[in-house]
Amino acid sequence: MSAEKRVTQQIRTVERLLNEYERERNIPLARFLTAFYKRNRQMGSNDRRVISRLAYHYFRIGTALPVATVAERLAVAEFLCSSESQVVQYLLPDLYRFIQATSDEKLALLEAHTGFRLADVFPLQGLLSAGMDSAVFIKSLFIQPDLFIRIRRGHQREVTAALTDAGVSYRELGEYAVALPNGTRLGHIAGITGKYEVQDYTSQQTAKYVRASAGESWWDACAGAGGKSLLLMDHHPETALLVSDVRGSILRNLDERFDAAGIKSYRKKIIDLTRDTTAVLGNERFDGIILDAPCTGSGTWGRTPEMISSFNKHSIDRFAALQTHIAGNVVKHLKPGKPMVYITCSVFAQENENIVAYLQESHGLHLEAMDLLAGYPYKGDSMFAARLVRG
Ligand SMILES: C[S@@+](CC[C@H](N)C(=O)[O-])C[C@H]1O[C@@H](n2cnc3c(N)ncnc32)[C@H](O)[C@@H]1O
Repeated sequence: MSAEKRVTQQIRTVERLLNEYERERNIPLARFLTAFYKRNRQMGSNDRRVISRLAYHYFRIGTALPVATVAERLAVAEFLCSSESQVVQYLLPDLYRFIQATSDEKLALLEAHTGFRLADVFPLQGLLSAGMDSAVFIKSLFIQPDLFIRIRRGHQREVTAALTDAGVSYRELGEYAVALPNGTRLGHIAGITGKYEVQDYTSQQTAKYVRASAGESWWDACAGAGGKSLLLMDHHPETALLVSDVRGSILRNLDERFDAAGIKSYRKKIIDLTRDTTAVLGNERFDGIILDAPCTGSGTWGRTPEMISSFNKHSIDRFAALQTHIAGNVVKHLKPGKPMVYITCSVFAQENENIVAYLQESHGLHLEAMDLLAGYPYKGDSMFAARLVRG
């Protein structure tokens, strides 16, 4: 088959895939693709790899080029997000020779020669948190983030040596943080199970807002699968920890991860933080609370670019209302003079600074530190973290 014919066929497949995905838009693209390939077993692994890349790139340009065909959008997206592409070679032949140019050069060419405009990719830029440059944020969406691990204390040498032996290319970002190419199959590397956690680099940086002292009692109120609790226990193993979440199933994942990390002593409860928490906790008060709140997840859209175009302002309002409700309920379980660490993986001020302002104004908390932890310098996710102390 000629290369041109193969490109035409790939575009047809993406068109069909997008039509089917339109009907199942509530599931993540990654899950949809797994099911799509199960239904299309004739596709070989090379076809699957190309089709997945095209589908992800299609979504990376968000709401730009709204009236363009799938083929036109794919050509622009491939030009922006790839350093080699047959789609660009056949559909944008005049621009193809610039495919290895810098991202800014490619953007300038597209804006001069096509209807593509950077500002159209994501229209709600005015709502970003302070410190998040909107152009830089949008450009970060064109790049597939890396995979990050946090090596558990005392295992740095063993784990990096095993990565080297396995021929994995990695970057060390600090004493414990390592970046790996996305898709690295860590489960296949012998001898490292239980010695590392998969955790984004910015998520690892939230440790500096926690600062617990030996013997203190802490509550991880939205513990999920335990990412922040594992971080806390690695730095402060003497902490008396309560973990809770509204979902019992996710806490079972937490149990497994705690077990693998050798953490045996902790309390666990299912708590819906939108209800009266005293029904479960009575008047118990903690020396510290981590509130890693449910949020839009907009800081992780580099991994889930399908969210960019399906997103609307209503979603921010809904999460901000939930976060206000939850934060107000949680704070009464904090001892005076003690910290609450508020975390989101959102880039929107309404979910970040506005919730901090609510805790200050309505609950008298004193703000010690507040930062937007931008992930794009490291090819990672962005997060927000604040440390507030109860008066
Ligand atoms: C950002 S995730 C937590 C991630 C986790 N801390 C970690 O580091 O792996 C937010 C969590 O809030 C939980 N959640 C959502 N609504 C809740 C509610 N009403 N009450 C308690 N937890 C809730 C979700 O189940 C989810 O696990």
